[in-house]
Amino acid sequence: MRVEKLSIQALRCLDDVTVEPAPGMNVFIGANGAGKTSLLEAVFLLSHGRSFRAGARDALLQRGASALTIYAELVRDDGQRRRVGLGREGQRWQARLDGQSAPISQLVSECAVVSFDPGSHALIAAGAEERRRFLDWGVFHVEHDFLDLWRRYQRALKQRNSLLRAGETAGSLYLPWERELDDTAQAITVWRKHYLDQLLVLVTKYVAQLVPELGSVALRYRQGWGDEWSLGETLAAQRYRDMGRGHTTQGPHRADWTVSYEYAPLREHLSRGQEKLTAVACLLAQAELFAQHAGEWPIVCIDDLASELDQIHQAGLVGQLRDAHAQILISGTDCPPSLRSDALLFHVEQGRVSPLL
Ligand SMILES: Nc1ncnc2c1ncn2[C@@H]1O[C@H](COP(=O)(O)OP(=O)(O)OP(=O)(O)O)[C@@H](O)[C@H]1O
Repeated sequence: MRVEKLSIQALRCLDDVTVEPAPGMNVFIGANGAGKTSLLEAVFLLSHGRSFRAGARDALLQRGASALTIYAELVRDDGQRRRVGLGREGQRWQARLDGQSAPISQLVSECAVVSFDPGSHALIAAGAEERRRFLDWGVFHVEHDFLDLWRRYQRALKQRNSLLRAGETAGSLYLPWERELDDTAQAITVWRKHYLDQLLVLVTKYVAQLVPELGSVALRYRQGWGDEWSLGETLAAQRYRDMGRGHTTQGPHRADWTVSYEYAPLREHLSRGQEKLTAVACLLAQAELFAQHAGEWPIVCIDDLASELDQIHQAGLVGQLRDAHAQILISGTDCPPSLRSDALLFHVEQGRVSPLL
């Protein structure tokens, strides 16, 4: 999958930009604050409906502008074309697919982007939410019924939380929602575990190349409630406690997964660089697993490559992606030496982007 044309209006400092990236390697070079990250952020927004940067969605809209739009022409490896767009006017976000309004989830299913950026080590170092998002993005692209199941779970969760907040004590009011939570939680857990099993095969391959000093790797899933009872039984037993907290404290919305190594069993054993390389291994594994199912690689964005990895690991990562024939969008203040021969270079300056000939 690749972006053939990308147009952006009023996203941060990008006032009105159109870029036609090459099918392979593309490098966006510019000074700090020029708008390089914002360009990759636009591509990521199309594929996730949110930014990879922390912070308010409001900050995406250019100061003083009333609307922002991102539009891309995507080409699949089999030649199929899709026109995808995402816009915000006032407080409303709207997605478009081939000229028609579409739910954002449909946009996300059409446009697959994997991103490595300065925040990516959060996948290893930060809280469970980041890891659940990563996991669910992967499952969503592999198991097409996952979104419906997840929505059913969320709907039942919302109902149970309303009862808890209202201080309802009648068990009969909770039962239908707890049954629904139990049913959907089991299926969500099976799919997530199955996805992690498949991911592990590829993570093992990439960590052997990127951090061989850490030995073998394991991925452990924690389902979000104890193993000895079903979720339905757990929730029934927890009602009074949950009422005190005002929300449901157990279930797959509290799940987590962790990476541990033979010679670094705890996350605290990893250096910052090893956290980043572990995140790279997970992201590459996710991209390759996507390719195994979809028959093509996702678009890969790498923000600020040079400041994230040393030159040996940069060359290793770029080599892997080059072999995969993925479309790659890289940003940096300079072009890494390993890319000088075959990348299409763009210059980004004060929110303007032009090809470097
Ligand atoms: N809502 C906004 N409206 C206008 N400008 C904004 C807005 N949000 C951020 N900016 C500006 O947009 C510019 C682009 O930032 P961006 O992070 O894309 O730059 P960059 O080239 O990746 O920089 P660095 O190399 O420092 O990471 C910055 O100068 C920032 O101050």
